[in-house]
Amino acid sequence: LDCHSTTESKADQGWEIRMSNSRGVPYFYNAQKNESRWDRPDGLTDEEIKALPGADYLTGGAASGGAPGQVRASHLLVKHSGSRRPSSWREANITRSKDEAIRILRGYESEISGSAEKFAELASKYSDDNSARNGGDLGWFGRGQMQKPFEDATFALSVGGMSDVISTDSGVHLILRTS
Ligand SMILES: Cn1nc(-c2ccccc2)cc1C(=O)N[C@H](Cc1nc2ccccc2[nH]1)C(=O)O
Repeated sequence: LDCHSTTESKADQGWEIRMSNSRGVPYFYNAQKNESRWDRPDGLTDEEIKALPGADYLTGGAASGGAPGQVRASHLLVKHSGSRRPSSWREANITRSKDEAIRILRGYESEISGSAEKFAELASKYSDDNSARNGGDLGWFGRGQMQKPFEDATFALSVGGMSDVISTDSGVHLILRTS
């Protein structure tokens, strides 16, 4: 009986899933081909993807960080003249009005239209928060850590959901719950 394996299993093709720190979203990496990509490699089924090393990043399972009762979220913050600290890495002295900030954020909201990658890209370019460098990712947090309107909006989201425009003392935000 010829016991050589006939077809190389897809996982042996060297694909794995890694977390992009700059964008705060998972991506596909292949060390053998030295290739990385945001979208799934051709021919990989859902089952095969779930079996890849690092698949936990896709489900945001407990193993990737959060204690029970915690959530993980990214946000895009647009500050305005009424912000508690009207300054950011983007702009030393922020003078736009709150209405202008909301108009700007609504523009990003329609550009994002449900894409986590687009959210991370716009947050890294335009968020008035230092978390911009992580694609807006704030990491894991529980209740009692963030300003109440932000906390309530995040905990009301299901994973993958994006908030309406949320206002806090810091400015106006779009929130994406990622885990
Ligand atoms: C809560 N937090 N985390 C970071 C952060 C996280 C990861 C990497 C770098 C910075 C920045 C902040 C923060 O409070 N920044 C404030 C703005 C702000 N206000 C927030 C209210 C709720 C959630 C995030 C918020 N960020 C500022 O710069 O004036």
